[in-house]
Amino acid sequence: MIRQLYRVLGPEGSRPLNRMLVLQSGAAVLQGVAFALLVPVLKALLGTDSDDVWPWLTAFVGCVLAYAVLQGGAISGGFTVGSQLSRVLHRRMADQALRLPLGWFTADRTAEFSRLAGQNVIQVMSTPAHLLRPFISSLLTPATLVVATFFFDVRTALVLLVCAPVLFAVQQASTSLMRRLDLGRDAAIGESADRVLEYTRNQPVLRAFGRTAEGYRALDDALVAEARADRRLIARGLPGLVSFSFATRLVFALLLALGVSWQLDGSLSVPTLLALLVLLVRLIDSVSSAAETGAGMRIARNTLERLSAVLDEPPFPQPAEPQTPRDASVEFTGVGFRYDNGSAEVAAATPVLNDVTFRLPERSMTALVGPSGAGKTTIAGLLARFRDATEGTVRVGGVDVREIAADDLAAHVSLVFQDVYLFDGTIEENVRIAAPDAGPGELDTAAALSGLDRVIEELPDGWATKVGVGGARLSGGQRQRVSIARALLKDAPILVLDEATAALDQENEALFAEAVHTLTERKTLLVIAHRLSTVARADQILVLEDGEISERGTHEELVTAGGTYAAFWERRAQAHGWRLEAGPS
Ligand SMILES: Nc1ncnc2c1ncn2[C@@H]1O[C@H](COP(=O)(O)OP(=O)(O)OP(=O)(O)O)[C@@H](O)[C@H]1O
Repeated sequence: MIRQLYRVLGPEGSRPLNRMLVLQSGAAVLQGVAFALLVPVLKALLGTDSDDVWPWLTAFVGCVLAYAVLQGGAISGGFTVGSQLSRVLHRRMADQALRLPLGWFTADRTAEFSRLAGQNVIQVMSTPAHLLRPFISSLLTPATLVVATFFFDVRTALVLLVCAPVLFAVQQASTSLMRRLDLGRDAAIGESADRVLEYTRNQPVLRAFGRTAEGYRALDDALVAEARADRRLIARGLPGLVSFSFATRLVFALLLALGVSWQLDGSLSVPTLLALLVLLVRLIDSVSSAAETGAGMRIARNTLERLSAVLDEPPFPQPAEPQTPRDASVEFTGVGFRYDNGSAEVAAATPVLNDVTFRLPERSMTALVGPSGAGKTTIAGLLARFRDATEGTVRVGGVDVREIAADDLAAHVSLVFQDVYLFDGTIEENVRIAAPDAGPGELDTAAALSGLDRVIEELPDGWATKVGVGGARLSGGQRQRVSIARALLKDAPILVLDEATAALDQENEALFAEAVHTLTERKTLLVIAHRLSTVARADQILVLEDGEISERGTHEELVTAGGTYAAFWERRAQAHGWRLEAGPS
C-alpha cells in the first residue's frame, strides 16, 4: 500500500508522505512507551512506597506531551498528503488521457476512467489521514508494548512473541480472502454503475421502445450480480474476520490464565499482573483496530492498483525524430486493421480492413462508399491516427503517419464525425475551438460554406446562442453545421467528412455539396458519402465492401463497368436520398 502511494505520487510528491510516516511512527512508538510507563506508575501506586511514582509519572506526562506534538503534526501531514494525492492523480490522469491512443477509449474504459478520476480519487485522497495513520499506530504501538513487556515480565513477553506470528498468519489469511472478494464486488459495483449510467443516458430510446427499469435486462442483471457479490463477501469473508477476532480473544484468555497462575505461585506480584493486564487490553485493542482499518486499506489498495494500471498503460508511440508531411496527399498501402477490443489478442480479432490501397491526390475529392459496417469510419480513423494500422502503411504528404508528430498531423487533418459533440458554450466558442485567433471574416466564410449562417440568422442570440451540454439545445442538423463550420475554420489541408450531410435537409445538402465541391480547389477531401449529389461529383469513388476496395473510378466509369456501384446506382438513382446498402443475398 505504502509502496503504491509512493509510485502514484512520484518523487516530487513523496516528501509530505515521508514526513507524515516519520511523525506518525514516532507518535505510535511514544504512545506505546506512554502505555508501558503506566506499569511502573501503577506498581508504585499499588505498592508500598507511593513516592516512587513521581519520576515515572513525570516521564509518562513528558511522553504524552511529545506524543501529542508528533500526532498533531502527523494529522495535518495526513491531510497534506491527501490533497497532494488528489492534485498529482488528477494531473497525471489528464496527462495520460492526452497520451493514450484514441482507440483505447472504449465505452467501458471511458466509464472506468471517469469513475477513477472522480469518486475513486476522492476515496484515495482520504486514505493517508483516515486509514494509513491509524494503521501505522495499530501496528507500531502494540510492537512497542511487546518490547516494553520484556522489562516487566519476560515470560509474558515471550508468550506474546510466540502468539504474534499466529495472529499475523490468521490476519493475512483473512486479508487475502477478503481482497479477492472485494475485487469481485468492486467489479460488480462498477458494472452496475455503468449500466445505471447507460440506462439514464438512453432514456429516450428505452422509453420509445416501452422499456421500464424491470424490462431493461442489462441493468437488472448487473444489480442481481452486485447483490450476489455482496452476499458472497459476507458469507465467505465473515469466517475470516470472526476467526481473527476469536484468535485475539484466545491470546488474551491464555495470558490471563498464565498471569493468574504465576501470581498464585508467587512469581508475579499483583500490581505487576494488573498493570500487565492494562497493557494487554490496550494491545488487543490496537491489533483489532489494525484488522478493521485493514479492511479499508484493502479497498484503497485495490483502487490504487486500478489507478496505477491506467497510469501505466503504454502511451501512443510518438516518433523520436518527427517528419513533416510534404504535401496534402494521402496514401494507404496494403492497409489491414483489426480492433483489439481491449484485449492483447489483436491477432485473434476479425480483420475489419484487408489490403486496402488507394491514393488521394492533393486537392482532389474522393467519395468513399459502401454498405454499413464495411469499414469506412475505420479508414477515416486510421488517416487521423486514432489507431495504428495492423498491417501496411498510411502516409500523409508522403510520410508514414507514425513518423509525424501528433500536433503536426492534427494540423494537417480536419474531421467531421457522424456523432457530433459540442461543448457547453456558445455557437461561436464551439466553432472557434478550431482556430481561436480566427478573424470575423474567416468565421463568416466557414459559416457560409457550412450553412451555419442561416442557423445563426434564425436564432435570437445568433453566434452567442448557448448550445447546452453536448449541444443538446440544437437540432441534429444545426449541430452538424456547427461541426462542419468548425472543421472548415481549422483550415487543415486535408478534410475528412464522415456522413457529414446525413442530418441536413435536401436544400441545405445541395448547397453543402456545392460548397464541398468548391473546397476541392483548396483541400484534399475524403467524403464518406451517402448522398448522390456528393458522390457523383467526386474525382474518384472508392467502393468498400467487407473491408476491401472492390471498385474504384469516376461515377461514369463505375456506372459503365456495370459492377456493384452500377447496380446500386440503378436501384437508388430515382430515390431522393441515396444510400449504398448491402444487396439481397
Ligand atoms: N471500436 C470498435 N471495436 C470493435 N469493432 C468495431 C469498433 N468500431 C467499429 N467496429 C467494427 O468494425 C467494422 C467497420 O466499422 P465502421 O464503423 O468502420 O464501418 P462503416 O463502414 O463506417 O459503417 P457505417 O456506414 O454504418 O458507419 C464493423 O463491423 C464494426 O462492427
